[in-house]
Amino acid sequence: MAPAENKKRKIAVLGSRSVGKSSLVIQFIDNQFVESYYPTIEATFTKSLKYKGSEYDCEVIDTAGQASTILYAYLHPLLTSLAQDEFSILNSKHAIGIHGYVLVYSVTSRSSFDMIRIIYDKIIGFCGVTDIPCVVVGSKVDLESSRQVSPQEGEDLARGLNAAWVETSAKTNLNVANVFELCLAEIEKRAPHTGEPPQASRCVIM
Ligand SMILES: Nc1nc2c(ncn2[C@@H]2O[C@H](COP(=O)(O)OP(=O)(O)OP(=O)(O)O)[C@@H](O)[C@H]2O)c(=O)[nH]1
Repeated sequence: MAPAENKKRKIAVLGSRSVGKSSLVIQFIDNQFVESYYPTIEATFTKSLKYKGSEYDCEVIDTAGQASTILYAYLHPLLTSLAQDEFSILNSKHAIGIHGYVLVYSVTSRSSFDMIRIIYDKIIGFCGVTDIPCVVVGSKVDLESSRQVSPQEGEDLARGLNAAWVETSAKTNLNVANVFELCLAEIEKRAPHTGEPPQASRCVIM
């Protein structure tokens, strides 16, 4: 008998510019931290992860955090034209069918924290859903002396969004793999108990 195929889950990482999205993803995929900063255009990576006894192939989409990264339904050309004035647009052929979202702010940046709710509301609104599998991540926790957002604020925000929450450091590799395990947990707890794959959004990252 042929071995069972791993389950495939697609995860998008979003957040403001320079909050450490790429660093988080690179630490997760390659176990390394790069100090220099190169703004991301967009990149997709795959890594297998074991969760509750099953192997998952996770496709992780690292997005660009220009003025703000947003998602919206690709079937809404009107929204596309509105959004073009306001946000940088990045098209992706990879980005259809996202199962879960990692929303990253830096604990050293109040404005990046405020952006989380805005991004979340855009996903909800544009995808026409009321709830999404989501992990809110407070990054750069090694920079404690520059902290602008308390753990309590992060936790409260995530609770309000029905999301998981964790603080990380890509630099010291604190809680990095945990982010993706939590995201799988959020995806799987919403999945139908019929053995069917969880529903993926019909959104495109723009
Ligand atoms: N001290 C510290 N610095 C970090 C950490 N994560 C990222 N950085 C630094 O923050 C800067 C931005 O990191 P990136 O990972 O490129 O940020 P990004 O969110 O992908 O940025 P965009 O591509 O513009 O959206 C880089 O100089 C990183 O080295 C962290 O955990 N701790």
